[in-house]
Amino acid sequence: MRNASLRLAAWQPHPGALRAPDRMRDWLTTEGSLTARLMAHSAAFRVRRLHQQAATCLADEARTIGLPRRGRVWEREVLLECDGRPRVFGHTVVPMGCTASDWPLFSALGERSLGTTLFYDPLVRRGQLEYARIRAGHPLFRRVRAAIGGPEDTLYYARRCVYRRHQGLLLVTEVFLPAVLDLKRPTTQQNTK
Ligand SMILES: C=C(O[C@@H]1C=C(C(=O)O)C=C[C@H]1O)C(=O)O
Repeated sequence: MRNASLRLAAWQPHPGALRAPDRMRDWLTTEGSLTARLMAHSAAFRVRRLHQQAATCLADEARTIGLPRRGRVWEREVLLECDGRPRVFGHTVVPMGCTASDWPLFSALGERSLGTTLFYDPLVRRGQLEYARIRAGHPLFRRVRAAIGGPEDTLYYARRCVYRRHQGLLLVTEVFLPAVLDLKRPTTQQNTK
């Protein structure tokens, strides 16, 4: 392989390390539920589930979720769409050792947003956000392109976060698509995030 390191993103604890344009940084640093913010920016919000299935975790997420390289996970991938256009690609993994009682609603989510269960469940603890640029060569880059097309010579800004509940954990990665920058601020919150 020409450059195996491209398969690994350099996850950073601070968004400034990405040197993202200001408006993208504003999205990357969204506090609370991203679903709630996207809903506030659109007349019609939809979670389009691409798949939810058994899979192998990505090389740069194994350690973060306490699995060996090529550990087995349940994987869910979605597009978060506002007014008919995908704005965020969501990739979530749950180690296979986690039980249904750790994440009772996960397997039955369908096209409901994971955010609606994570942010309203008092037992869920949220970890530190990490940020990275996702470039060609990274598996998520290929999956985004398979889902929405887009040029090969681009990069995406992403963030990820571990959520814990009982003994279980899940890792949510959100890849922000350029179309997120086309969203208009909600009229009721002109001067807020
Ligand atoms: C974590 C959240 O949930 C969103 C919902 C997702 C899903 O349903 O799979 C994936 C990524 C998230 O952006 C959120 O709203 O903040």
